[in-house]
Amino acid sequence: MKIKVCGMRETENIRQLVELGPDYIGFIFYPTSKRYVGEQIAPEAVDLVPTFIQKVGVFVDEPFESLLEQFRNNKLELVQLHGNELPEYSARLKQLGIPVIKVFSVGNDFDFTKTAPYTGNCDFFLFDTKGELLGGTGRKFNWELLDAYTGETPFFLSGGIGPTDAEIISNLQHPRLYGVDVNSGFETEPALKNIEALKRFIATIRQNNTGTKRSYSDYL
Ligand SMILES: O=C(O)c1ccccc1NCC(=O)[C@H](O)[C@H](O)COP(=O)(O)O
Repeated sequence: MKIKVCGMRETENIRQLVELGPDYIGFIFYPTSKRYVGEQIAPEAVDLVPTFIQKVGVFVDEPFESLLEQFRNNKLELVQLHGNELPEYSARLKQLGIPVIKVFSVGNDFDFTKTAPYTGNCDFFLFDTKGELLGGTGRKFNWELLDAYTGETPFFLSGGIGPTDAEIISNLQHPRLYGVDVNSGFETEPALKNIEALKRFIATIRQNNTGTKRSYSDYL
């Protein structure tokens, strides 16, 4: 089970998170977000992230050329499309060799066949809770709905995941469940994560997923 921690910004907090060895760190490039990292992640923070942790840029309906510029300037490795981007947008990124996570906002009436046009045009889906605005809601959707997802593309589970959810997530059974994405459930304030809570969460997930146990020191 891969772990993505999203909405990071502060250099010292990033340094502490890196020591926990998550698989992905997400940075929000959406100016109206409380977690907006700015056009440029602090260069000293970028340098702290080792190559085994992939940097994900989260964008919402960003003009294509602007996204490319920010992708390159920030040495990002993946792009997360969190808006109403069409499959063609995602396909253009793929053609440039940029891995893509496409987000779907899941409400009780979500039709999982909506994901089909994106198959082959992105690498991962991310199923998040549907809210009034685009972006994190801090709330879970009904995870039983995932039974209706029979596609091939692996997905991240997201939306309102918090410190007490590690056990239940470890026990989820879905052939395409690839990882979890956490954000506001671990924050002490927007863009600042509670490292101790994340440490316990990551340890529990990894203990329950034999073979993926890992710490930063393993790579030094
Ligand atoms: O978190 C934001 O502020 C945000 C704003 C606009 C687009 C995306 C945003 N977050 C992206 C994420 O991947 C979140 O982790 C995801 O939505 C879940 O958030 P939460 O419910 O707070 O765990």
